[in-house]
Order: sequence, then C-alpha cells, then structure tokens
Amino acid sequence: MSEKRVSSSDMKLVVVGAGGRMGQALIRAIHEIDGARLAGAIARIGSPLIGRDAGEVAGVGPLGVVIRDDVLPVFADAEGVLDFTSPAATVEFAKLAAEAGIVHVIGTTGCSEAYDEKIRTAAARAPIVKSGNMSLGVNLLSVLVEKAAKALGPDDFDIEILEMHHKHKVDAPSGTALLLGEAAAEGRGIDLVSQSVRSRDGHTGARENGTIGFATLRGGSVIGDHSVILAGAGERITLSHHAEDRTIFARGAVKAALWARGRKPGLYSMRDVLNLND
Ligand SMILES: NC(=O)C1=CN([C@@H]2O[C@H](COP(=O)(O)OP(=O)(O)OC[C@H]3O[C@@H](n4cnc5c(N)ncnc54)[C@H](OP(=O)(O)O)[C@@H]3O)[C@@H](O)[C@H]2O)C=CC1
Ligand SMILES: O=C(O)C1=N[C@H](C(=O)O)C[C@H](O)C1
Repeated sequence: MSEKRVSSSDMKLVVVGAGGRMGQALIRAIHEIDGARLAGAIARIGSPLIGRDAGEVAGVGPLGVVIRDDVLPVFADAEGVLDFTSPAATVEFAKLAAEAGIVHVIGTTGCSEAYDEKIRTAAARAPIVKSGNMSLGVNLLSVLVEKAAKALGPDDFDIEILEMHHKHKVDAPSGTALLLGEAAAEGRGIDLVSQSVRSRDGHTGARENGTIGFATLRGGSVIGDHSVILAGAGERITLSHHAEDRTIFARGAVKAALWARGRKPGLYSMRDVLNLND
C-alpha cells in the first residue's frame, strides 16, 4: 500500500464521483495532505469502478479503500465529503451529508436556483463549503475584481467576463465566471441576475451601461482560463487567472474540509475559508 503518515486525529473524508477528473485529483490531494485521510470513495450505482481500489484508480497505488455505491454506511463512518459531481447528485449528497451531520464541500457547478435552495436547507443542519472555484488564485482575483468594479463606475467602464474550458465541460457560463460576475456586481452594488448578458447574437443593439457580459469558449484540454475585462474609453484593464493543473482545486477542497471541521452549520464560501473577506 502507498505510504502516508497517519494519525488517529486525521479527518476522515469521502470522495464522491471518485472516478471523475476531479474525483481522482481529490484522492491524490487527500493522500498528500497531512491531517486528512481517505475514508471512503463513492461512484454511481452500476459503475465499472465499484470494487476497485480508489488509490489505484487515482494513480497513487493501493490505499485499501474500495470504491462503493452504498452511500449511507460510508457517510456514517466519515467526517466530511468532497463532492465534484453533477447538480442532481450534489443535492442528494447534501441531504445525506446533513442527515449524517458531516462537512460537505461542494465544487459542483451549474446548480439551478432550485438546487441551491435545497443546498441552503441542508446547510441549516451541517457545515457546507460551496464555491465555483476552490483555488486560492481565483478567490483572490474575486477580491480584486470587486475592488476594481467599485472604483471604476458603469458610466466609464464596461465589464465583460471571458472563460475557456476543455471540451467535456457541460455547464456555461462556468461557476468561476459567475463567481467573478457576483464579485463585480457586489462591487457595483447591483443585482447580477437582472444585469447580466449571457449571450449575444445577431442585431443586439448597443451595449447597455452597467450590464455585465459573459462569453464562453470550449475546446481541447483547457483546465480553466478566466478574464475579467474592464473596458473604458481609450484603455482596458484585464484581470486574469489560468489554471494549469486540477491539483489547485483539489488542495483547496481538502483545505476547506479541514477548515469546516467542528464549525457550526451554515453555508460558507472559499473566501471564508481563505479569510479573504473584509
Ligand atoms: N469548484 C471548483 O473548483 C471546480 C469545480 N469543478 C466542477 O466539478 C464538477 C465535476 O467536474 P469533472 O470532475 O471535470 O467532471 P467528471 O465528469 O470527470 O466527473 C464527475 C463525476 O461525478 C460522477 N457522478 C455523477 N453523478 C453521480 C452520482 N449520482 N453518484 C456518484 N457519482 C456520480 C460521475 O460518474 P459517471 O462518470 O459514472 O457519470 C463522474 O465520475 C463539474 O460541475 C465541474 O464544473 C471542476 C473543477 C474545479
Ligand atoms: O469543469 C471544470 O473543469 C471546471 N469547473 C469550474 C467552473 O465551472 O468554473 C472550475 C474550473 O474552472 C474547472
């Protein structure tokens, strides 16, 4: 089995969606971070991964943790769950994690308002950390975007958010783009939902002052590129982040679980975890 320094005080974590791109990155991150231990791994019912060793699937060698599909007993013996799956799966896991009273770290993006409401309900019973991006860089960028949007008013600067991801991504705009949009809206003191322009096609008319535009690119293996452009008359400021490896999200998620351990129920963000709020 793969070597790791273990302690009885290590936080026992479950990875759901264990065979996914992020699921595997999470298993590797738990394996390398002191204070965390892989206590369970879940895949979808009928998955060919059921019965396989989670460490072997993630490429770190055998860990003695078999991938299972029976969620309840695995959650009952855990302290936290790391969840980068799909919106429909995440709301189910949120309910079960709340019933078990364990920390739920949610990286899943593309949740509808109805799903978010269910997640808020679950957060009344257990700590949940949810963020469209778990990296330090993007969360720091969101603080800078908020400040820039506040300093540069809507009559002088237009805000546009551009993102590119790999061709397998199923939701748009990305969770990160929306997170950055929320930061810009917060800086401007406006409501993002009513002020955002999600697409443009045909004779759109001139740009309306104060709106926040989104543009989405998909292709190849891009892990995640985001730019917030503040465009004024004669000058342009671009605030960007480029993810080069999924490790940054996985390490952030483990850090979030360790931070949330022992906290009171509630819905927390990565800005809370990283102490980036004023
Ligand atoms: N917040 C952040 O920092 C980041 C968020 N993400 C988000 O994480 C999510 C996953 O991304 P990614 O890993 O690339 O996607 P993948 O498709 O590679 O992985 C998703 C995994 O979830 C599994 N899954 C789906 N439904 C269930 C279920 N009901 N029970 C058990 N497992 C289930 C899938 O299994 P199967 O293949 O059998 O369907 C798959 O293994 C996306 O929403 C993405 O946007 C990604 C990176 C960073
Ligand atoms: O699906 C992905 O891959 C990613 N999703 C997140 C998002 O929607 O912003 C985070 C990251 O950009 C990778």
